[in-house]
Amino acid sequence: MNVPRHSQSAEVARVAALQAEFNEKRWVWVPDEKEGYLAGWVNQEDEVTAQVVMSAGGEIRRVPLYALSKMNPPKFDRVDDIADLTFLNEASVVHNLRLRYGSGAIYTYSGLFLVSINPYQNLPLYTDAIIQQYRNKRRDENPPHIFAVSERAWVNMQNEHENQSILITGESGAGKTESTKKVIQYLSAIATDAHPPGTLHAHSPSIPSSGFPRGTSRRKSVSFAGSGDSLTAKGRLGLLERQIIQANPILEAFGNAQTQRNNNSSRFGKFIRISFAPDGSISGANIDWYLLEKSRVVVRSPAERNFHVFYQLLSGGTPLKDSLLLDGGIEDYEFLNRSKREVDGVNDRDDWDTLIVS
Ligand SMILES: Nc1ncnc2c1ncn2[C@@H]1O[C@H](COP(=O)(O)OP(=O)(O)OP(=O)(O)O)[C@@H](O)[C@H]1O
Repeated sequence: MNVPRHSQSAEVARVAALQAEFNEKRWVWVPDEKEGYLAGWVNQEDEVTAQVVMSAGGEIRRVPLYALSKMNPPKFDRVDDIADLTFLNEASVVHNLRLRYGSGAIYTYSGLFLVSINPYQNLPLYTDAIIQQYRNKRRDENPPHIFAVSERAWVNMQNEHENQSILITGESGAGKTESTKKVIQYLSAIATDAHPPGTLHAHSPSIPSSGFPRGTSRRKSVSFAGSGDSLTAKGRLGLLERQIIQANPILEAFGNAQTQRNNNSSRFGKFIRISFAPDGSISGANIDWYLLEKSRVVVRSPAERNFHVFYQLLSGGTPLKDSLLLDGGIEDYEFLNRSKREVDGVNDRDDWDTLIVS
């Protein structure tokens, strides 16, 4: 985006002023129970402690030297890659991530890695236009994004003729499942793009989500294979691309559940493998799943639910419900009625419809 000239000079002046103020003092990060870290400057110090004047409010604190972290100059604020920081300490990393998150930048690089902070709201970051923005671009040509990581994997696969892996990790509710969907969304869109112009037109699918998961302690898998071309002439995603995307509501229905940390928590691990043909189109896909939390079927915390599919079936599953002789509601079944039954923002009936379509 082109920044108007006067804004650029105002920004330069602002940074210069901050820099001048920064140069005057010895700035540090001070650990704080409530805020994590607070900014301050060292007024005096002896061999083991420092007297620090807190930036907000001017309060004076005496802090052990070992607890202080050096602060980076203001020109490093909101830096795209944490690895670029001069002082690479936890406080500076947290400060940078916090500043970026506050301005809607949920993605930040950390060397080869991408750090993603869950925004808990739908941001306009995954549109067709954004996909095109990352297509055929180097990492440093755009702001950090999961699409840049996906693009890199795609390019490496084509250039090096080697399989590529993207490892997505984090605590429950961090956004792993959503990130996985974004990777598939990107690869599906650009793989479709790989067809000759005119045979199809790419649009980015948004990946549906519904019920919940699957799993057993043994590894299980589902595969798709065949030609992805059959629907592309109609300007839609190829069959395989759609199959991969539509597998999600099924996996989530049988394998995900509402927990205290995440309304749609995956209760199993999964390994998704997508195969590409030499022309760049998707030629097959395979999803392995493992370590399903089977005990959830019979016991769970009262504040959590069983796997989504049970509630979906009972809310919207007629006539299957009838043929299974299930004539009651959630309240009539012991495996369901001893814990939470409904989740805010989740419509089990709609999710059942999505599951059946998938
Ligand atoms: N990029 C994002 N944009 C908008 N909302 C998001 C994003 N990432 C995560 N969320 C929100 O956070 C919720 C939890 O994310 P997700 O299910 O991906 O976590 P997870 O790491 O897979 O958790 P678990 O390990 O429990 O399965 C999502 O249901 C969604 O509401």
